[in-house]
Amino acid sequence: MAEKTGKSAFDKPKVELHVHLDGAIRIKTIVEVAKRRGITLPQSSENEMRDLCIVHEPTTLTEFLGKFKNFMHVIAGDREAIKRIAYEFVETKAKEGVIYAEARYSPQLLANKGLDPLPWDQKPGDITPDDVVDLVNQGFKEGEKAFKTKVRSILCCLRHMPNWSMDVVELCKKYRNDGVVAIDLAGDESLNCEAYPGHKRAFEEAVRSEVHRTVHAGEVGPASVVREAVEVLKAERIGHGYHTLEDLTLYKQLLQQNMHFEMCPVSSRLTGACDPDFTKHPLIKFKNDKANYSLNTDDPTIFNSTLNSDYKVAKKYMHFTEEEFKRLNINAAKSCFLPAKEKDELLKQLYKAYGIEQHSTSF
Ligand SMILES: O=c1[nH]cnc2c1ncn2[C@H]1C[C@H](O)[C@@H](CO)O1
Repeated sequence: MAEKTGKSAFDKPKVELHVHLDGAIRIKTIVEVAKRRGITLPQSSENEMRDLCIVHEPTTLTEFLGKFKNFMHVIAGDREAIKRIAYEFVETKAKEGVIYAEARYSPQLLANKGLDPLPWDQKPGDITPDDVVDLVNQGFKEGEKAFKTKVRSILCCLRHMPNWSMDVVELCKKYRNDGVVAIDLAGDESLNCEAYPGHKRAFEEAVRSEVHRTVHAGEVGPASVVREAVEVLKAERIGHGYHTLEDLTLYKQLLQQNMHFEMCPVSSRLTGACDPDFTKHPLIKFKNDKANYSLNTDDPTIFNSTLNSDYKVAKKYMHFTEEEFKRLNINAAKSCFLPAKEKDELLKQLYKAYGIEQHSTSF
């Protein structure tokens, strides 16, 4: 497990682009909400629940995704809980020194109305996926006021639920000026690597409506999934993308295109996406090639990590320097899905905090 406490590897403002809201819920919150709602948990104490939810040793993506079953039913279908996890997310990110984050989630997985079947064996209620987006927005807005960290949402389609994808893109369109900045395709790449017609249609609609796009690809799947994400789904960023390196022609093409890769080193070890030996991690090549990438936690609850864990790993095992941490955060800001004016403001904040002349050629 990555170290959770101790000195910060990069004690300056940061930008995080790949973190799942539902993979970042506090265990304490899960236990408290379960108690309030009268839901029996598989483990009753906070420590036992934490132990159950954490991936301790490298496993598979499928096993890892199974962890969500332990707690999602507690938060889903509860207005107060949905708002609370969003608010607490902002607090956590602010403490980690993040000044801007893009948090992703599936609105359907937190809803209890308008879906057949309902996720997590819930009883029907009155919270639609649309209500979920509204509640998360409220939590993020209140969090921003309290903690001064800006958070925007990316709405996830899920590989195994192609029938939800058109609704996801419609929500992205509805909330484009209210908290939502992009669409994603998440879920188990190892089950099926083809863009189902439902996902393809949703991403075509995203292109048509100028909704920004990122896709989980090449995390555990082969480089062909990355190619498909770029060529078929028109992804502007790649979630993970480690296995792009198995197709050097594609890799070089994406370097030339300045494609942004959302890298999650701690996650990649525990999901079995990469060799558990960090000194052999694909990220080292991306760094040496001066690629465009960010460092991210992915699912900090399940990996028992913080953003600092990922920075520490990069520093300790991959020889990341302060210069590189600055460069990758500036790249994250340049590749974020904020409107141009807000992106410029974010970049200005970073340049100022890093003591960089705004037009310095090395950044
Ligand atoms: O690392 C991941 N790869 C693919 N899918 C993921 C990963 N982490 C979380 N997810 C899934 C499970 C969540 O419920 C969903 C939406 O956040 O996205």
